[in-house]
Amino acid sequence: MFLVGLTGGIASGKSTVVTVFQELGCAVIDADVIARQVVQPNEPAYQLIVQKFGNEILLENDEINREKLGSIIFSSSEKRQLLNSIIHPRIQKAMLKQIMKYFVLGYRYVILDIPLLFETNKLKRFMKHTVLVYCDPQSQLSRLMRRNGLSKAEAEARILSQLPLDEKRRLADHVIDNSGDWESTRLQVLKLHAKLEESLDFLLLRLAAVTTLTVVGGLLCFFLRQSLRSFF
Ligand SMILES: CC(C)(COP(=O)(O)OP(=O)(O)OC[C@H]1O[C@@H](n2cnc3c(N)ncnc32)[C@H](O)[C@@H]1O)[C@@H](O)C(=O)NCCC(=O)NCCS
Ligand SMILES: Nc1ncnc2c1ncn2[C@@H]1O[C@H](COP(=O)(O)OP(=O)(O)OP(=O)(O)O)[C@@H](O)[C@H]1O
Repeated sequence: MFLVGLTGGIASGKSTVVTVFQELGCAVIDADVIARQVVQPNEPAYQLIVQKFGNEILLENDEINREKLGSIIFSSSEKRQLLNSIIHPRIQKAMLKQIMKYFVLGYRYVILDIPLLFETNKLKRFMKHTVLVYCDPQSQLSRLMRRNGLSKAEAEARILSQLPLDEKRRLADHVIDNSGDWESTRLQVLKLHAKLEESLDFLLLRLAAVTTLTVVGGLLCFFLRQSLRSFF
């Protein structure tokens, strides 16, 4: 099994691409989904966040007000780093558990949807392939404003909190351009899936090599012992 790191910019179309991979039966782990789970009121990260950001970031039902927390962290890099330092280690731990699950289930590859894969730089080394979901800056801005109901300035602040997409483009092994329509994106995903399916699984090859060497070595020892016995 190997890992594929899928990333992009805010609202560049990661979830759209992931949906196609899921329709193809691929295993996907979504860091945004995990980030929501680890801040539920019964989780240790919840207490820490309330302690650091105050009760005013809570909704009436005591859950975290994501809109409010978002407006705080996207206008202050210090606050953003503080939140990241609480949530990211927990996301990584939960991801590792899910990777194990898919390994046991025998999946050929697992896609990790990690928006900040290139920014944090911690997980990149474990990826056999990295995929960037790109879209042109104008589409990214207008899609983000429309989806989240943000002003131009608010949307730009969120985009600027991440590495520019053109820079990420240089770091990625594969690029899916989601600037066009859904169908064009879907076709690119189908092509990439076929490529990944063909890609050699070095972990499996290494296991096969070790098994072969062990068996051949064992047989050699056995025959050597037999011939020494008959000789004496
Ligand atoms: C700030 C929060 C509460 C806003 O929640 P909201 O539901 O509005 O957005 P959602 O979680 O769906 O994230 C949307 C996108 O925002 C971007 N984003 C989220 N957090 C960050 C961050 N810390 N830095 C830069 N971009 C971020 C990503 O592109 C992500 O895909 C939430 O994003 C959060 O808890 N962020 C910190 C955890 C994190 O880093 N998540 C990204 C996964 S690595
Ligand atoms: N090819 C497309 N054409 C038109 N709209 C699109 C296209 N792809 C995605 N969108 C829209 O753009 C918005 C962002 O897409 P999506 O949610 O897939 O991005 P994302 O990268 O997962 O976002 P986030 O960073 O917030 O997790 C959504 O409202 C989606 O419906």
